Amino acid sequence: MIELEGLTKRYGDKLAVDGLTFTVRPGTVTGFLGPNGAGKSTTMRMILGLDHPTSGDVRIDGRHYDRLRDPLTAIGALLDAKAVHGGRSARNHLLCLAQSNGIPDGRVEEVLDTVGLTSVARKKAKGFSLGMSQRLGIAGALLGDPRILMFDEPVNGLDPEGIHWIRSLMQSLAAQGRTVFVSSHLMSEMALTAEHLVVIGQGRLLADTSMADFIEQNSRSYVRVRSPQREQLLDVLHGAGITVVEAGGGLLEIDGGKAEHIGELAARHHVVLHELSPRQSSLEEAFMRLTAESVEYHAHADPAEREWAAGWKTEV
Ligand SMILES: Nc1ncnc2c1ncn2[C@@H]1O[C@H](COP(=O)(O)OP(=O)(O)OP(=O)(O)O)[C@@H](O)[C@H]1O
Repeated sequence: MIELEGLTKRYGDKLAVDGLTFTVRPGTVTGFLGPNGAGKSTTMRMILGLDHPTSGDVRIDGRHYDRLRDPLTAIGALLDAKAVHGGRSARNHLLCLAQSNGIPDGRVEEVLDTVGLTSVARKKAKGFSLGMSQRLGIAGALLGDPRILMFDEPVNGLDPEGIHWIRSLMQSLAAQGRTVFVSSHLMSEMALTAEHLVVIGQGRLLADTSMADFIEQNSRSYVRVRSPQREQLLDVLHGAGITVVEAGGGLLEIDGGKAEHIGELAARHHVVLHELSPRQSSLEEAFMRLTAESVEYHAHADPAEREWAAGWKTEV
């Protein structure tokens, strides 16, 4: 279990992590989500005692990281796959880690096998692809057979096979009763991997919820309509007691409506439609809406799109 209590980190006048309180529980994969710069890596570094909190507290199975007797047997982490001595072979890298942490040498072959690196164990780590480096980093995290595992953006830069492998590995570790805490900035990826979600934005907690609840609360089905006779269409829809929202770019959206019903209604009143499409909002959209206010740097300068992301749709 990882417990955060008012965890805060300030760099100069930048509040990177702002009073985070939540618990990561065993037996499930907990996704740690937030846009770039939200404070995920800083939080993970504080969990591992690599950064000191400005205030607040974080405990691993009830203890601070620096009070753990054999840290690698309590918590294993992959923070930066490239943070490996490149001149060493994969096997030697793991042997050094094992020996300096009182872990039997025999464990090295086991973890090499688990991550599928046995055949390249003699190769120098500097020649490894990103995917192989990720696997080596994960082998290091698994070395002490810890009850808690933490991975920072483990699927970044991986091919679909690598992503599938990491996803299954995390789920099997959780099924063994371990605590698995994994960060990502992709909601779609987390939806396939995690059972629980912690979402942060600008260092602050935005959601701490089960994935099932998040999906239920955020799966919105709606019909998108576009017509050159917008005003007539609005009259028809309002006349039928249907609520319509403006979605920008001349598009209208009708929550929970049936496309057939709207199409027939428009036809009966001779209103031309240029678009009539049933839609389901994606979890990525729900995540963007949740975090829109807290994104540091907006990729889209278009204010209409920003409003859309923030969920500021107006009824018309
Ligand atoms: N050593 C540091 N000195 C100053 N500012 C820092 C430092 N480390 C992080 N920050 C700032 O703190 C904020 C949080 O950064 P952090 O790397 O924790 O976010 P993140 O959610 O992991 O983002 P990303 O997904 O981009 O890695 C950012 O604004 C970052 O610029």
